[in-house]
Amino acid sequence: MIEVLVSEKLVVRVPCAVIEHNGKVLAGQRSAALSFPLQWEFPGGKQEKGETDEETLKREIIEELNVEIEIIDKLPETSKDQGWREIILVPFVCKLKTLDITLTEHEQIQWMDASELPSLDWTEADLNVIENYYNYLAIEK
Ligand SMILES: Nc1nc2c([nH]c(=O)n2[C@@H]2O[C@H](COP(=O)(O)OP(=O)(O)OP(=O)(O)O)[C@@H](O)[C@H]2O)c(=O)[nH]1
Repeated sequence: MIEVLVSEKLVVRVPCAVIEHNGKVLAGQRSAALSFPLQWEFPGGKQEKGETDEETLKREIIEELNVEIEIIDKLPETSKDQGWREIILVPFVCKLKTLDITLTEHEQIQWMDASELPSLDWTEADLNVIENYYNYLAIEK
């Protein structure tokens, strides 16, 4: 028997935005053509070389929603082992600086009460993000 130690794993850092507006939170449904099709997520995406988390997030939100955001707070990072890679979700609570959203990637978005968020089919890592967001709201109040 040949034993091989495989220790290398791709680690992908994914800043994402919990966008608050008029008392609601934005949820985005992933495109049918992407990985995890039609599941719900907080918009954002993979960090590129040399970027800070905040730079990645602002770039991704302009790319995906065509709006500028203001970053308000950071929520705890959450990691998800996807087998061949590990996703580190880096969520930020954000507000909109500009209002006219144009979708370039998502199937649809929904503005939801925070309490309604769990009713959607989220990617697994996001369930932790939602829980951490609830803790954040409890501390804020
Ligand atoms: N933006 C975002 N990505 C998330 C969330 N939760 C989660 O597991 N992810 C995963 O993090 C990765 C972010 O990649 P991306 O949005 O930049 O691009 P992508 O779907 O084309 O990536 P992929 O094809 O490599 O999976 C995806 O695999 C996505 O499924 C989330 O809340 N927001």
